[in-house]
Amino acid sequence: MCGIAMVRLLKPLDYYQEKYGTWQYGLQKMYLLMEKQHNRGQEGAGLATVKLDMPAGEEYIWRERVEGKNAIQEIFATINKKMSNATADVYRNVAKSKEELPFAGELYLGHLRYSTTGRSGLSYVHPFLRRHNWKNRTLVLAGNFNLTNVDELFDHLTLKGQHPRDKGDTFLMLESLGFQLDQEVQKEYDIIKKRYSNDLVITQKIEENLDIASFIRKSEKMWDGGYVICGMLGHGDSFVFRDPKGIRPAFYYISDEIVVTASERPVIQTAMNVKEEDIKELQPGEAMIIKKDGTVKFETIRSAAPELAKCSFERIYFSRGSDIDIYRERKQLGESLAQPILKAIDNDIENTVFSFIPNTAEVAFYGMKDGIKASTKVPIRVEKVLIKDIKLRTFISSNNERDDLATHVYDVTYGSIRRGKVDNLVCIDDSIVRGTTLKQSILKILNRLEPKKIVIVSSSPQVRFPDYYGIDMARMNEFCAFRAAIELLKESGRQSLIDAVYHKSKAQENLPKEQVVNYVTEIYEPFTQDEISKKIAEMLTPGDVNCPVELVYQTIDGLHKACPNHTGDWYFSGNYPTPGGNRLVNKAFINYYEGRDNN
Ligand SMILES: O=P(O)(O)OC[C@H]1O[C@H](OP(=O)(O)OP(=O)(O)O)[C@H](O)[C@@H]1O
Ligand SMILES: NC(=O)CC[C@H](N)C(=O)O
Repeated sequence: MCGIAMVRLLKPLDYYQEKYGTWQYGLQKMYLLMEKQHNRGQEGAGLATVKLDMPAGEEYIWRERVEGKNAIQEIFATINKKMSNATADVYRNVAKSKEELPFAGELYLGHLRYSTTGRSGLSYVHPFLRRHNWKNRTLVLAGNFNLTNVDELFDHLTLKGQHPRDKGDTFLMLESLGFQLDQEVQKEYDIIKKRYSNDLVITQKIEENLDIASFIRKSEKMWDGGYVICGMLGHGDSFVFRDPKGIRPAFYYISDEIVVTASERPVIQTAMNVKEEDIKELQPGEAMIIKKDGTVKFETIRSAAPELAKCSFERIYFSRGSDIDIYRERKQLGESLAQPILKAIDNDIENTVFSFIPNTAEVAFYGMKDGIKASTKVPIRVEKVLIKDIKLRTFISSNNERDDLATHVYDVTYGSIRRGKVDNLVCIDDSIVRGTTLKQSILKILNRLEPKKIVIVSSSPQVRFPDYYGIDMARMNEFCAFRAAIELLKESGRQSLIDAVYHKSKAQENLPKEQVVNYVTEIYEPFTQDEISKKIAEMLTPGDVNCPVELVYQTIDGLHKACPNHTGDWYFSGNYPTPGGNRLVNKAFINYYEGRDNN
């Protein structure tokens, strides 16, 4: 679930100097677009610029990449430092600035990285760059994506005689697109050469005629996964395209002076100060192509799938809740849980305090409050019980650091409830995935307040399956819902069901991905959602917590009612949007069963 941001300035830099007082207009917008998508990835960030029409001998692509959670600041500090060395004379003169200063370009591509491949290191930070001595074969790439068939893609490229230097998915994506780009340029060259003899004219004609959609289409055929990929070519064409199921999100804004693309709508709204209706969603399977001359066109790369699978986790957690629709949806998620919550507290409103686990769950909390008020028609007690001290998303930080972080991230407001087991405490969270946050931190510190009962509400359903399309959660054993179902099966003497699922999974291990069935769903089938919730609560309650703990989860039906346009729910239902997901979950279960989950 990385964040992407792309800006194309449609006018010469002088225009922005005159109108906005600075030729750095595009760069400043990029800073905002990236900073406001900080939530989407803290492992690293990168920014690249293409300067149009630079004379031969001059650099035309600049790139800065930094690892770590302060990456955005560091990138812009470095750029500013380089700029500040310029003399006032250069700085005031747009032409000279473009000639001499880095990042004085018309095309910008930025990226916030959250690894889905588990690989870290600067070489994995986007944008990736494939240099070539022809500008039209030079490719800069960044994406919010995960492919489920990296092995297939790797084999495909190596069988063609290529030598990908890494199995990381962005490397393969770059090689895959780069290879087809070369072919496309060659095709144009062969046609144009018949009509022109001057090589400079031929190059210019290639760049004018280059069919971006065609080379994307040819490489895209090989990909199974969720993706939004942005690219810039050295001569100045750029593109962004989205997977045919619409799994990953992309939005754009076009005016007569700028084209802006980002992963989240309100980010563009704020950065550009425009209304939500001015921003459009890139359609599934569609590419937006911006030619060097500034013409913008849309082409279907692959027809949108009849059954879209736009990721519902974007709505619940990944994206910021400031989007007009997401805000409403999150509220609805909370509101719809009023009845099961009232049941969990035995309708004892008078002795219950309602609160939330910061930060993403805050909006669902407002909805929950409305729902409870509407049902009970009496005032309810609401307090800020939990505080998040470290502004970091534990859920998306890497596994190793995670446990330690989870322990120290939260704190409580003392006195927010009455001591001595008088009050129930209801706290809503957006999701419970591994359960680490609850077990290692939340439940222990809430217990310090001496509640009568703790009810933890999850505004999303039980996360039962690995994602594979946006986040790096590949091991079955990581999911507390899975551990609970396995425990229930074992306790009730149904180990044979686990064995049977293993044998069925094993039997289809080498089948083509299109034929693989997700048998892991059978692990959950014998139990109701409530039975699994009870088991999770039991397993996550630390021994020193001395009050009852209950978990209330959203249902899949409730999720679809709240987020009707984002029906992708594979992590809750096991209904993977592409065949690659079934193959990977099959493999994940085999790994679990064979004891390789902890490797
Ligand atoms: O069950 P777990 O595997 O521990 O993960 C789930 C927790 O992680 C997320 O919070 P995060 O720290 O990302 O913060 P945010 O809600 O503030 O973005 C989420 O909101 C849950 O609280
Ligand atoms: N979350 C993402 O979109 C990550 C992109 C890519 N799969 C990577 O690991 O770098």
